[in-house]
This record gives sequence, C-alpha cells and structure tokens, in this order.
Amino acid sequence: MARTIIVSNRLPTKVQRTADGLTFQPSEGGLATGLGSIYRADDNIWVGWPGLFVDNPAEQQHVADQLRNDSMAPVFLTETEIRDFYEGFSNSTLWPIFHYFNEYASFEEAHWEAYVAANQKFCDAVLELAGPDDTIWVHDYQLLLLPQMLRRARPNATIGFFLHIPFPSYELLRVLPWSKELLEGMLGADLIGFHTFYYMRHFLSAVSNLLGLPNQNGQIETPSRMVLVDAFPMGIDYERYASAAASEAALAHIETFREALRGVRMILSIDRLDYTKGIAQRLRAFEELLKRYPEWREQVSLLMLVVPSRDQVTQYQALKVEVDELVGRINAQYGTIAWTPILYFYRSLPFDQLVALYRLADVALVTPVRDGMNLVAKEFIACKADQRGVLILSERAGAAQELSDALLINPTATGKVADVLHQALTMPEEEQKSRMSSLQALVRQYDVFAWTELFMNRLAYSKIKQLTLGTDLLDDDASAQLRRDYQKAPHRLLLLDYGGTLVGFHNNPEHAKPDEELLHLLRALTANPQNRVVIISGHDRPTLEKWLGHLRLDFIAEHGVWLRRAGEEWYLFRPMESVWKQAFRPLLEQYVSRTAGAFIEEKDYSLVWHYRRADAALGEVRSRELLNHLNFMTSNTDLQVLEGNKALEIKTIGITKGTAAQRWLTPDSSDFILAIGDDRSDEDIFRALPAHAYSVKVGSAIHSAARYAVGGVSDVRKLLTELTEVEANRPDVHIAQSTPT
Ligand SMILES: O=P(O)(O)OC[C@H]1O[C@H](O[C@H]2O[C@H](CO)[C@@H](O)[C@H](O)[C@H]2O)[C@H](O)[C@@H](O)[C@@H]1O
Ligand SMILES: O=c1ccn([C@@H]2O[C@H](COP(=O)(O)OP(=O)(O)O)[C@@H](O)[C@H]2O)c(=O)[nH]1
Repeated sequence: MARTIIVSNRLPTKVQRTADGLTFQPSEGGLATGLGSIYRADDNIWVGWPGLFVDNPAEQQHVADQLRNDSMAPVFLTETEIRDFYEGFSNSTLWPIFHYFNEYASFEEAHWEAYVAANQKFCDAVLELAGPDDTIWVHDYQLLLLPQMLRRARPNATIGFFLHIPFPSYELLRVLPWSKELLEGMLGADLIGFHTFYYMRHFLSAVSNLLGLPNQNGQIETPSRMVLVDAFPMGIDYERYASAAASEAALAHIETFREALRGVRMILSIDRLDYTKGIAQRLRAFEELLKRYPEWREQVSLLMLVVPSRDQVTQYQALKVEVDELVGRINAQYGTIAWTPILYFYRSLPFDQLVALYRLADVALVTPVRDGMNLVAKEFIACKADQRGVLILSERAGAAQELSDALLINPTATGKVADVLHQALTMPEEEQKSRMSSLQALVRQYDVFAWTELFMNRLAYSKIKQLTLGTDLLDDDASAQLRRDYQKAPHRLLLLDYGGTLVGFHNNPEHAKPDEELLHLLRALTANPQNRVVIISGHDRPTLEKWLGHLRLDFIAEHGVWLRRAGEEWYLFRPMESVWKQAFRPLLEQYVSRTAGAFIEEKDYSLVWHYRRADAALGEVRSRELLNHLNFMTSNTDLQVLEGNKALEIKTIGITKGTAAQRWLTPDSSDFILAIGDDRSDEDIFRALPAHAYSVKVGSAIHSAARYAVGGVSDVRKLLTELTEVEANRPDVHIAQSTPT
C-alpha cells in the first residue's frame, strides 16, 4: 500500500539522557506537536532526528527499536552535524534571515557544507525506506535541499514540501550567498506550501528574480516540470485540545492553579525561548500596563512559560540573560509580599497542565515579532470551553491572517500593547464570547486534518497536471533512441537556435560569442556530409557571419528575414520594407527611458525592445504596456509584434523562424530531423516540423509544442557531442544531401 513518508529535522519524540538512562518525551515546537496527530494513520512513517547525540551502536539500536513501534525512523546526527548543520546553518543562518534578523546571521562556508551533507544524509535515509509509490512529504527550512536530492534519485516520485517559517522578501533572501541553490533545492518538489499568501508571494518573486523562472497562477515553469505553489495555513488537532481541556485531569489542575492565584487574574504567555517570539517586548508591555493602569497592580499576573530551545546558539543564550534580568527587575520593582507580577517558568509542561493553563487564562498574550504561524494562539482558542477569554495576537504571526477576531497588535508598540491589555481585561463577557465563538468555528473547521487533506489533494493534482502537459524530459532512454535514429539516417537535418540553446543567455546579445568548445562541436557536426546544420537565430547577418561564417553551416538570421546556404550568398525571405522603423523608434525609446536596463536593437528589417537587463517584475509590467501599444499601432499594417525571451520584436508579418525553416523541410530532405530551441520564437519551428521529427525545448517546456525538454545549454552540448561520437563509431558513408528550395 502507498504510504506517506514525513521527513523533518525534528521527530515528534525527543530522546533525553537522564541518570536512569535514555527517556522518550514528546517534542515541543509547532511542527512536531502539529503533525503529531496525523502521521500515525495508514502505515505512514516519520523520518527525523530524535534531538540527542547518540553514537553508541547499541543505544542507536535501542532508540531505533523504540521509535519503530511508534512509526518513526531516526536519523542520528553526529556532534559536528548538530553544531554545524542544526545550530549552525539551520539556526544561525537560515532562521535569522528568514525571520528578518539578518544582523544575527552568520555565513560560514563550513556550515553550508555541513547543511548539504546533512540533507544528503536525510535523503539516503528516506530512499532506504520509500517505495516507488510512496508520497514523500518534506518539512521545513532545515531540509530545503532535500526535495531536489530526492528528485535526482527518483525522477518520478511524488514529493511535497512545506515551510513552517516565514519566507522572507527577495531583498532579504539575496543576502544569502547560497540563495539560488536553496531555491533550486525546494523546486525538486511537486508542490511547495507556505502558511500564508505573503510568504508564497515572496517565494515566487525570489524564484523569478534569482532563477529567472516565470510563474502564473502559482505555477512555476521549471525546465523539466511544473511546480505548484500555494498557501496552506496549518491547523491544530482541535478536538484533542478541546477534549483535554474539558477532562477531569485538566479540571483538577485548574482548581489547583486557581487556588494558587488567589483571585488574581492571569495573562498567559507560552513559547520557546526565541528572539523571534517578542518575549522581551511582551515583558516591557506588561510593565507599561502596570505603569499606565496602576489599578491592575496586585490584580493581574503574567504567567510566562518559556520552553528552553537551541541553547547552544549565542543569541539564544543572550536572550535568556535578558529575559531573566527583565523578569527580575519588574518583579523586584512592582512585586509585593502577597503578589508576584510575573510567574516565570523556564521548562516545558505536560500536556494536561498546558491545556489547563489555556483554559484558565483570562488573556493569551502572543507577541512574536515574526512567526511562521504560531500554534499556541490556536491551541488557546480550542481550550476555551466556556468561550470566555481574549486573544491578543501580533499582526506579524502567520496566524493573524486568519484570526481576525483576535485583538491584533504591533508587538513593538509597547504603549499600545499595554492599552490593548487593559481593553482585554475589561472586555465585556458578551464581546469575549462573540469573538471567541467565531475564532473557534474557524480553528475547528480548518484543523490539522483538513490542512493535510488539502495539501495532499493539491499534491495529487500537481502530478496529474504534470502528466497532461505532454512534453517529456529527454531522459537517457529517449536520447538513446534519438541517437539510434540519427545513426540509421542517411540524411540528417539539424535546426539549431543559437542564444539560450548553443550559448548561454547574455545580458548583452553582442556578448553571446561562440567559445572554442562550441566551434569545435559545430565543426565536428558539419564535417560529416550526411549532416545539414542550420543555425536559426534572431541575431543579424553581420554578427552571425562574423562568429560562425567560416563554418560549413546554413543560416536563418533575424528570425527568418535573411537566409543563407553553406558557401552561398545571403538572400531575403521575400522583399520587404524597413521605412516603418522611423515611426516606431520614438515609442521604443520612450519605453527605454521609463525602464532602467531596457535597450533597443536595430536590425535590417526589425526593431527589438529588450528588457533582459531590467528588474524582472518592472520589465514584465512595461512589456505588457508596450505590447498593447504596439498591437494597436501595427493593426491594419503588414507588421507583427513577436514576444521573445525578455524581448518584443516588430517585423514584417508572416516571417518567423518557422516559415523560414520550412524552406529546409522538403519531403525528401531528411530522414532524421532534430530542432532545438529555448525561445518562444522557436515554437514556430517546432510547429512546422513533421511528426517524426525530434523537437527539443531548452528550459521550461510548459505550453511548448516540443516533444522533449532539456535543462540548459550544457545538456544541448552534451546531446550534440554524443551525436558526434555516434558518428565516430560509424564507417564513413557519403550520401549526397538535398538542398533547401
Ligand atoms: O526543532 P527545534 O529547533 O527545537 O524548534 C522547534 C520548531 O520551531 C519552528 O516551528 C515552526 O512551526 C510551527 C508549525 O508550523 C509554526 O507555528 C511556527 O511559527 C514555526 O516557528 C520550526 O519551524 C520547526 O522546524 C522546529 O521544529
Ligand atoms: O511546555 C510546552 C509548551 C509548549 N508546547 C508546544 O509547543 C508548540 C509551539 O508551537 P508554535 O507554533 O506556537 O511555535 P514554535 O515553537 O513551533 O515556533 C505548541 O504546540 C505548544 O503546545 C509544548 O509542547 N510544551
């Protein structure tokens, strides 16, 4: 039966070393607590780290056996991996950058290397367990490279990825020297999920700006596949919290806590000790409440449960000192014999005590400065059996996008938070109930099971969508077949686009000069008289002549305007005008001055407005505008506007790379045809080909008419090199070539 393999750095069970040996406890942190309710169903397995350094093989075996009973498979991290991968790259580089604390981030090459190696270790562990039909669901920032690693090993696997923390704006992400690798790692998944639409938008813009991959309606076009991106706000196991809060055990705890509080009202604060959680800001806001509203002294306490976290990382150690000092100072200043303003606990609590605190609290004060979601806010809501109590929530927590009936605050506005605390403590019961009941309806309906179902349905949909797109990757089998067909064929026609296909895409088209490797390759291909090789390019005649004119190649230049057979003269596709250029140039110039980085290229019979050097988003916006303008100006003329790769080209109607290529496609011309191109203009060639031809799209093949797709220029060169090697193995045969009409 097909299973789901969940993979995350932290397992829902943590192993601890005590005087009595190893113990097994539930992990804290929202990822582990949140997913804890779903993974046991249907034979699923959870692969992850049990939170402790265990190197003794007998102990490792014991841990693995214990965890196996609970459907978990441990990945044991060495001490160096814990330091460099977990505390290092994950929590001293990615965590601060993704939470907008870039001043806390370190950039250590050794940590990056450890991160790559640890992701590979998780990959190996998953591959050992996962069957071909299993769905692999990877979680969080510690494993951003894992989807791509799994994809390389299992090209057809179903892989989902969910990020539990914010995805930062592109400006923050680009600070990371490894940002491209991380994005590419994530794109190995079929579906990438975020808690909010904002995180998703930031991700899409980073992918567009850093990798140059376009997206539409949350679908990213990668060279080989379409990847879906969507927002899935994570829920909790609502019924588990609601019923636990109503249980006998919880009621008994509530009684004890109430007695201890002796009529003092309680503001509750629960989180891991983390600088993202705004703990110091919260303490200052509580102090401000006591200052501004002295009537609350001796009437209300802040119960602050702080769970130890990542205590080997410098900033976490410094935060502990800061929080200890603040609590000490406020308690010393305001406390009385009968009343302690802040009840401070630095530990974790068992589940039934936790839910008792949620149920008892008058106010939950949740003030992170950044938080992916924040499940504490949702757990508080689920525990409110009598619907009394008020949630104060930072607008910078992912949860704020959904929980609009909470009192939303800016966590750094200390005075305002104090005022809102006063508002919460004096809120009429009727208003409390009305707000809480709509919050409960939302959190109950969109619980962790609904969240999982939505994610899984969307993941299945992404697979179906990929299968219906119709272009296959030119994998080993397909390219072996291509080579066999090539070898058999007495006449071969190779139609090769130039920029983006044979050489990389350059910011300046004039810099796309062929290198020695390419010249050698073209020389080898044209050396065999069975081959006719046509370079089909948007470049002008003089440029192609200068770069490649000395080789035995045919040419189609200016997107089909000029043609030349090897050793012969250039000729025009058909007679045409160029006076119209004067009328269009001022408009293009206007768009150049409005779009930093845009430029104009003038050819004999066409004008091109390029935006490859402009900011990606601005370039798209301006090109849409210009396109509308140009469509209007060219209507009822014999001109057309072609959309190229980051370019708009105006030229005579009916002349494209495809119409020009047709001149080479006579019925007896070739037994083997191969066309390769990366640009929208190459689609005209693909569409012009007979069914038996090989058409290969370089880069994203979504909406392409090509039969096959390859990733980039290096794949094209590899393919062509392999063809020259086929040649070398074959006895020399000389067969006359047909020439284009
Ligand atoms: O594993 P740790 O280093 O001990 O850290 C605990 C977890 O912290 C983070 O939790 C996040 O996930 C929650 C659920 O989606 C979300 O509500 C919260 O906003 C996040 O901070 C981290 O993302 C997990 O990987 C850690 O396990
Ligand atoms: O003593 C405690 C205190 C908190 N938690 C849990 O830790 C999680 C914190 O998740 P959240 O999403 O709020 O933040 P994270 O720590 O994941 O950043 C919640 O499920 C809490 O119930 C816990 O298990 N034991």
